[in-house]
Amino acid sequence: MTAFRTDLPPEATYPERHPDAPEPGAELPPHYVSCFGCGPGQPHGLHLRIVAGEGLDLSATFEVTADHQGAPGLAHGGLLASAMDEILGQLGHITRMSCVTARLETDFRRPVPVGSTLCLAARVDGVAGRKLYASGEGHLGAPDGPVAVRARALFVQVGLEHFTTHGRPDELDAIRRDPSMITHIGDYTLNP
Ligand SMILES: CCCCCCCC/C=C\CCCCCCCC(=O)SCCNC(=O)CCNC(=O)[C@H](O)C(C)(C)COP(=O)(O)OP(=O)(O)OC[C@H]1O[C@@H](n2cnc3c(N)ncnc32)[C@H](O)[C@@H]1OP(=O)(O)O
Repeated sequence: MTAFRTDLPPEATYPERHPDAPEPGAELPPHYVSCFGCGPGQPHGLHLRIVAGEGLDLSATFEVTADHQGAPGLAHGGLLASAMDEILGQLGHITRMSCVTARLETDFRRPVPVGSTLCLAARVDGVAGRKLYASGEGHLGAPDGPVAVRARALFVQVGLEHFTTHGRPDELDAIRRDPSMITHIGDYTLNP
């Protein structure tokens, strides 16, 4: 059988829920006001509202609208992958690791009609140094509804310089003028 590059390596550990993680049941603040996945100030975005679970897990609902179509009346697969990327990436809130996606694998199991609600669930599977392994699903209509999309991902923890080095100056300057545009989801202290 093929070994996926998101398979947990033997040295991976299952971390503790970080003491500064959002309380179970709390809605996570958007990590950036203009984020396509969660930003309230992003008119073209998914506007995901993500809620912390009891452990190393998150949930969210995604309302699929006519703006999200690929085929007539059906959600675009890339949009669904974006929704999974967002909720999986926000698991850094629970471990307090500021991460970016290195690899995202997505299985599309059922078509997702416009007008449906996709109930997203995501969890940390393990951490190895800077690498955070995660998986999740999107259920049609209800948290125990049929699985329409399934994803596994590898995130890599990065320091603040990842964003300050690579981000466009206009947006970075706007954040410096108004730091409330972002919520730091980790402390940028890199694990060995
Ligand atoms: C005043 C301003 C303040 C600003 C503050 C901003 C706050 C924002 C806070 C939080 C943001 C959260 C955002 C969530 C949004 C949703 C998530 C996204 O969509 S993120 C966007 C898409 N992703 C990228 O753009 C990554 C692009 N890629 C990279 O930048 C690099 O490739 C990176 C960082 C992923 C790795 O680069 P390396 O140089 O740091 O490290 P190396 O050594 O290459 O990799 C580390 C380990 O990971 C493995 N690895 C890397 N890529 C892999 C892959 N594709 N598959 C498997 N393994 C991989 C490597 O083999 C290595 O493993 P071994 O340590 O040797 O065991």
